[in-house]
Amino acid sequence: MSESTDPTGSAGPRTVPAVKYHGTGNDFLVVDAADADRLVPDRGAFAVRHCDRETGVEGGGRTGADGVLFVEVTDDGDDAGGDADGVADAPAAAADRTARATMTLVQPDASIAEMCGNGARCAAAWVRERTGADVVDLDTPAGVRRAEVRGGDGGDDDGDGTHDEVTVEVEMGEASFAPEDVPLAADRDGPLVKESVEGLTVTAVDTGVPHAVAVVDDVDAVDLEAVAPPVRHADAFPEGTNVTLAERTGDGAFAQRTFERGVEGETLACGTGAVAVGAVARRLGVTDRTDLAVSPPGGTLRITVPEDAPATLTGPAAWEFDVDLAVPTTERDREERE
Ligand SMILES: N[C@H](CCC[C@H](N)C(=O)O)C(=O)O
Repeated sequence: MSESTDPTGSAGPRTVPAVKYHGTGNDFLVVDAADADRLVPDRGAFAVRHCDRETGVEGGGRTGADGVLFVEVTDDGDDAGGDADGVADAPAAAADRTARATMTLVQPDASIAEMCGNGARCAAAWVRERTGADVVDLDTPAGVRRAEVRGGDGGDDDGDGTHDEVTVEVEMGEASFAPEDVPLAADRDGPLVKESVEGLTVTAVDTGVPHAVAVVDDVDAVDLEAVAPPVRHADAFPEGTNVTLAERTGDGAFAQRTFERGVEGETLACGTGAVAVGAVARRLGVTDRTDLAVSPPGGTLRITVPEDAPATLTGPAAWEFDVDLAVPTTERDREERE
């Protein structure tokens, strides 16, 4: 990347390539973490700037984004190539390959979330486009999450400038109600189940990130932007919490709305929240099914919440556009360049 040629010494404009994706309306910028290591010294400032819903990245459906996913392929899953005997192996078929990548979500308020279900689908679609591998192990701060990408051609093979929407199933780990996992306040003994917190009756669960889930009669009758913030900041949740509403709409079907920590507002979908809906609905006896359709405002997600086994989340990941994004000049940035 060229250095600034500005004689005043201020940083010249630098850009970094990004790809905008969404999963049922939960939208993310994906940036190669290796590019970011070289070009984006302050990832928080970058997310704050480009996620803004009024002044952030433009193009596709909505201005801004629900976060930036920094993703780096650490293993493309293709062992073919320079063997010791100097004879290259035949390339492995895509379906037989498992790639590995790191994924870190930096949110619109610059915080880092340990896990993101819809983001994991978008990250896996991005990795598949680069490696051809249909199975992707994602290293997240919450642990390794395996994703399987189905459908699509893995790129813009028909040259029409768009990429096929794919379906991605993500292994989401086991939901936990344990106070130390959510986490709940240190002086708390047992799980928080069906208790009033700031006027909302919630059950607290960890699905990679914390969710306080309220099962209600009608998700649309709740003024979420008013009700959620006191719960999100309640003392019961020392690291804060996402606040999720669930309504049973049929046999094995739920409506969902989530107010997200880090976005500090409602999102069109939340994958960890969909799993939280299933885990809480089972715990409270609202359903005895382990496979559910959970519908946030942005679409429908399939989840499974089996007893004593990892949950899964299945839904679409849709490419929106490629874009080069300006790297904001921050104090830290300037110091590093001096
Ligand atoms: N939208 C994400 C969750 C982001 C989590 C984040 N908002 C937090 O816990 O701080 C999802 O699909 O799971």
